[in-house]
Amino acid sequence: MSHALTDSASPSLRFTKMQGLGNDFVIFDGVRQRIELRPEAVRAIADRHFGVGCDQILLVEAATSPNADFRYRIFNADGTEVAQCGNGARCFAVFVRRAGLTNKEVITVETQSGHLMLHHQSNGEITVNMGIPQLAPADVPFRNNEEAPEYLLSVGDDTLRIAAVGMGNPHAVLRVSSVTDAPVATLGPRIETHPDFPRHCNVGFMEVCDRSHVQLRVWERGVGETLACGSNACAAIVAGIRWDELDHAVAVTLPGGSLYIEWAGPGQPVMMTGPAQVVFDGVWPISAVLGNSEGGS
Ligand SMILES: N[C@H](CCC[C@H](N)C(=O)O)C(=O)O
Repeated sequence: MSHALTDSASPSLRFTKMQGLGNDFVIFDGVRQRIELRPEAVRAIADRHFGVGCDQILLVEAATSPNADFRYRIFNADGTEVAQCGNGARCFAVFVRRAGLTNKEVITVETQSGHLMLHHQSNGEITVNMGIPQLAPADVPFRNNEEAPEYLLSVGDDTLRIAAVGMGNPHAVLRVSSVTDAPVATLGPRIETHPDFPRHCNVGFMEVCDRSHVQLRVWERGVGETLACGSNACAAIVAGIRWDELDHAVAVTLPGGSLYIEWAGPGQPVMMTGPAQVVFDGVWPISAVLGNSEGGS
């Protein structure tokens, strides 16, 4: 019988809790432990009352392609597997070196959306090459016939001006006059599940302070509002540059702290730099996930 969370050798699994600007993760070493994560296990571990608590679970695995060092899988708290996580990529880079899985300064990692390159900086921060943003609606994916820097989205009685940008995962970005007053909890879920985003989306509310500084709050797909979202920060800067409201290097202030994002324009990768911290190491008893009725092998 295949379990929700399995390891052939042990009734428990080691993990590390990490965070990038308060976007928090449970990271499992799937290189030394054989782990299969099913949605119910993800939800149980991510639960902030009955589990460890996190926004996403990250699973580190051996690479499947010759030109990568590792594979990296990402699961939202609701159990869905997704293709990109910017803050998680920085935590991943710290995790694999701390776990002794590599000592490389530059790490190439496979994700469902392609390869990321992670660079350890001398100040302890990590720079991630987040890849080339997807701007064609079909690649986001977003339902629209033409590509444009801005689209009109009908939400109830409102018509919103948004950008739709893919970073390996889908993002909507709206301008707001003040992030403090932004309708994150009300508009966020309605845009996240809007039919024009067939795979749903992450929703950024961006206040442009000047051409090199924005403030941003994010309603994340599959999670809700988080203290930071690295891939949405990248999408927001791409949107702001395409609106000709931002320069090519921008500081993004999120509730959990700041990222530095650079983008030289269409066809170029987005570069994101920021911190990643270890919170604690732990052990998860597999039976806790399966419940007594299913527990044990
Ligand atoms: N909620 C996102 C995945 C995590 C992204 C975020 N934590 C980041 O730092 O990029 C999605 O469903 O596409």
